[in-house]
Amino acid sequence: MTRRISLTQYLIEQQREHGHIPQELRLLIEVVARACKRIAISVNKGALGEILGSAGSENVQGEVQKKLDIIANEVLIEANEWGGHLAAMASEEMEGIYVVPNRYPQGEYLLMFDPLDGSSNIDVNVSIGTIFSVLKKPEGSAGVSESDFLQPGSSQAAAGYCVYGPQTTLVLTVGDGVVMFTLDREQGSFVLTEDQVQIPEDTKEFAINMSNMRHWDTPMKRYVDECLEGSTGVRGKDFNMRWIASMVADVHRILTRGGVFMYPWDKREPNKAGKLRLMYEANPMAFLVEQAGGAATNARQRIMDLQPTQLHQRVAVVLGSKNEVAQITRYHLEAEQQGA
Ligand SMILES: O=P(O)(O)OC[C@H]1O[C@](O)(COP(=O)(O)O)[C@@H](O)[C@@H]1O
Ligand SMILES: [Mg+2]
Ligand SMILES: [Mg+2]
Repeated sequence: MTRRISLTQYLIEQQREHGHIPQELRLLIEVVARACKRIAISVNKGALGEILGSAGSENVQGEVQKKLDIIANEVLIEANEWGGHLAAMASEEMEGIYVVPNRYPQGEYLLMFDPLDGSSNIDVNVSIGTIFSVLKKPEGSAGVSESDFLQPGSSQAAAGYCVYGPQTTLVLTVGDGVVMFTLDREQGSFVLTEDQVQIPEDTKEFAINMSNMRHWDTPMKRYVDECLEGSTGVRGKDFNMRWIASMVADVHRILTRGGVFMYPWDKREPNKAGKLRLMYEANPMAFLVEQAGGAATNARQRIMDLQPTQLHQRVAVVLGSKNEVAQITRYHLEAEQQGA
């Protein structure tokens, strides 16, 4: 039975008893959690809060911004800029990095976020979320620049997400397993509800946007075809499929009951590695999934080993139950060896 302690209590205990959460990092996580609570309040207001619909602008990647994309981005910046734990922030919704103004105390950490993941689900009242990743500013670098952010996912000090669904749940790793906190609205605090998140190694559930099937590469199509063949095919078992179109909600399901999530490279834009963003979607989710005993690759290599070259870099993503991820990755590597 998980002890019902608050996020603050949990972090203080971790800091005192295990010493692996520095004070600065603990406070930074608490600020992010407070921002998520504010975003949850806006999300819940729906049409009453005038937060639905498009903002009439585009972000740096040419995607139409929803009002809530902008609200969530502002909430995260405002909450974090005066906290004293950060040197700079980067977001899916901002072209360049946001350096903490020097009228505020400066810290050693770098925060990256997808303020609102699953934007297409906002107006239809389906789960959405906030994803975040924390890096330490490289030692000895004076000031802060975009290149300080270009560290592989294996350097993350912490990562997590908050899913705004039937419940608001904050999921966190600081590199020592994965924990989940549910927002208690009466108390206004995140309460620990799961402290040993584990993804089963095998699964019968896959998640992919099937409408893109004709654009996939051969190994991807092979894997999904074999799942669809069910118990009479080579896999010898029937598979179920889910696709929420909010990565945060799909990953939450996988952390809860297993499964495999795929957003592969496809032929429509061959020069684009994938749809999802490495720094504030793939890396934090890969960290969480690995910490829960799962695996995450770009169909060839471990995601957290990739050396980023750009802040808004895209990547193909295959993550979840270890054995399925290994199989999909193997299909891609074999095809490559055979020159397909
Ligand atoms: O509509 P599609 O192509 O299936 O895309 C769904 C994917 O796009 C995303 O919504 C991208 O996130 P944003 O809403 O932050 O742009 C992922 O969460 C999700 O997995
Ligand atoms: Mg997203
Ligand atoms: Mg987003």
